Parts: sequence; structure tokens; C-alpha cells
Amino acid sequence: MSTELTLIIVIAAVVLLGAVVGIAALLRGKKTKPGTYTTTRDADDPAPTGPAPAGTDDGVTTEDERAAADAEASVGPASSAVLETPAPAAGRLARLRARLVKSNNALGKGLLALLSQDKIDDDVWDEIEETLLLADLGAEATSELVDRLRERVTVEGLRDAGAVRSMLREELTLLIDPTVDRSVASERREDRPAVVMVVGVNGVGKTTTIGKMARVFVAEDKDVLLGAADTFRAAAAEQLATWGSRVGVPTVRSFEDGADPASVAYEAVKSGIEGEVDVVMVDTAGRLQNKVGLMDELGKIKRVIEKQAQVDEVLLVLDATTGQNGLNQAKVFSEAVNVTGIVLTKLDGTAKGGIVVAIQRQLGVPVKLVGLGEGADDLAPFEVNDFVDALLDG
Ligand SMILES: Nc1nc2c(ncn2[C@@H]2O[C@H](COP(=O)(O)OP(=O)(O)OP(=O)(O)O)[C@@H](O)[C@H]2O)c(=O)[nH]1
Repeated sequence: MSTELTLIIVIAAVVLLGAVVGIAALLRGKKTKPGTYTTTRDADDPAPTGPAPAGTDDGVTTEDERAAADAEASVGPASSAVLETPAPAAGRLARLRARLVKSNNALGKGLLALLSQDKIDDDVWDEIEETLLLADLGAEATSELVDRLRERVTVEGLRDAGAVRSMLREELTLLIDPTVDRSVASERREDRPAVVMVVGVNGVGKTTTIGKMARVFVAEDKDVLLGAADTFRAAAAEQLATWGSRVGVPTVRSFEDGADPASVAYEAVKSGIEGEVDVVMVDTAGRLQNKVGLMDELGKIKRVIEKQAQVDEVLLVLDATTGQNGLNQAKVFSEAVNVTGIVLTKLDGTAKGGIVVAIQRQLGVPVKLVGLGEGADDLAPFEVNDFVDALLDG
């Protein structure tokens, strides 16, 4: 073979290889613009930044527009030297069951013992009722459950311990309602990320919950972005950014004292749209000078976000140990923003697991997630069957 022919073959081979690599790259597609991160999980990804957005003329108040235009949020640290690998979310409630069992022995064991007695007279029914009320089930659900159990005991007669257990399991399951959709919006809709706002009074565990949820989404291989719109408490943004950086999730925050929370929320969602992430989670303040101010602020944050994307989920975080007080808070919040789900935290620290039932029934909003400890992965999707099992099998 002549040298020229060999040269031609080599050149042709190089051109062919280049074409194949080029086509492969095109086929793989590009999710984000150059300069923005392609996944939140690469430690060396540059964080997205962008100019402050301008207000729009779609009928939202001037104040809201100014909030959007004044945004000066910036992205906090997105990388950490060693990224943690969060535990998968599936089956977490079952895995964390011991935490519930420990705190809810009184409810499950108490009911089983009472219902397994040879003779269930009025005094026993009173005790059953008291046990349920003490577990924070609420008056309405308690009387409904007692009526149902009385009817069944009368019709079906007294049974052995196994039968009593399965009767209780059936009735508690019905009460908590296994048919309710408890999924949390975390899928992109057309060209927008899912937007999740997290609200609740201070100290209930909002920031911690967002951090834990970010880990759940990362475990599901989703791109996540956090927005630190709790500008009331200076350390809150730092706390949120730290949670994010542990799993390579960036946080949009403002370094300005007392920055407008709506601006930060706007910037976060804008970055999320530009970076084509799957889900943006916005943390909010739980404390302001007064209740009216807080509620106004939450409404404003939501309206400002909605200039660019629908708010798919408003999660209200409630501390399970606060009982009835938590319910009163919930009512106030649901007047300000349309709450779509409850995260019940600190369920590991209370024997009052019945609050799950009371909250759902009184608010008409499902419990979607439960916090079962301070650990990074101590948050579980709420599963009715696992929850009832934990109550009864302690
Ligand atoms: N035992 C237990 N502790 C929890 C749980 N969730 C949160 N906590 C703790 O509750 C405390 C308050 O949590 P934060 O996330 O700071 O609360 P926050 O609602 O963001 O508070 P503000 O930013 O002041 O509004 C922290 O010490 C958390 O570790 C849980 O499920 N179980």
C-alpha cells in the first residue's frame, strides 16, 4: 500500500471517529446552558448566578414587583469535599419504626389490652376513649372509632387477641385513610421545576425538614435547588446551605441583612428554571413581629414565585409534640396559603401518635412525611400500614 493511501485511510478513520463522538454527544442532549451546573451532585459544578429579575405587568401589586426586581440573592456553596450518600426513602417508615414503637406503646398496647378483656363494660369503653384522647386522636375521631369498635364487638362478639388486633388494625387504617394521595410534587412540569414552599412557626423543624427532603430527592437522582427565604433568622440561610452542600445541592440566598424573602424566593425559582432542576424548595421564616405580618409575607412570597412558576406544593411543618397548639397554628397558615400537605416532625419524641389522625381530619390535608429523629435521614414518607403496624406491634 502506498504511503498516500495509508495517509488517506488514517485521515478518513480520524474524521469518522470524530463524527461518531459528535453525534453521540448530540444524542445525549444538553440539559443546561453552558456555565450552569448539569447536576447538583458534582462537587465541582459551578453554581448558577443571574441578574436580578425585573418585575412584570401581570396585575400583581407594585410591592411584589419591587420585591422581584430588588432581588439580590446569590447562590451559596454547592459543593462539599466529600458528598454524602443519602439513604433511599422507600421503606423508611418501616426501618425507623422502632422510634414510633417506643413512643407509642401506650396507645397500641393500651388499646389491645383493654379490648382483649373478658368483659368489656362501660368502664372499659371509657378507658378506651381516654387512651385515644390522650394519644391526641381528637374528640371527633375518638368517638367515631369507639362507636365503630363497640358495634363490631357487639356484632362479632369477643375474640382472641389476634382477632382484636386485626379489628383494631382495620379500624385505625380506615380512620387514617389509606386512599389519600401522599406524594410530594417533585417532578418537572413541561419547562419548569416543581416548586415546594415550606411553612410553619419557628422551631418546628422547617429547615431541617428541607435538608432531609433534599437528601430524599438526591437519593432519587433528582436535581434540587434550595431557596433560603427565611431572612428573618440570620443563621437560617447558613443552616440550609450546609444541609444542601452535604449532598451537593446549591442554595440561593441573600447575604444582605433583612433581605426581602420574596426576592430570594423569586431568585431561587429563576435559578431553578434556568438550571433546569427537578425541584426547588423554598424555606420561609416562622417568626415575624406579628401573626398578620407573617401571613402577609407568606402570601407575598407565593405570589412573587407565581410570576414565573406554579407553586406545586405548600408543606406545613408541625411539631407533633405540640398537640392541639399545632392544630391551631395549622388553621392560621391554611388561611394565608393553600396548604397541600403536612410534615409532622418530632414524632419520635411523643407518645401522641394520634395527632396524625386529628390533623388530617381537622384540616382536610394529608400528612405526607414524618420526622422521626434529628439524624439526616430520619424523615420518612408517611405510610398508613406501616404506621398502624408500629402502633399495634410495639
Ligand atoms: N427529635 C427530632 N428533632 C427534630 C426533628 N425535626 C427537627 N428536629 C429538631 O428541631 C430543631 C429545630 O429545627 P429547625 O429546622 O431549625 O426549625 P425551623 O422550623 O427551621 O426553625 P426557624 O428557622 O427558627 O423557624 C432542631 O434541633 C432539629 O434537629 C424530628 O423529626 N425529630
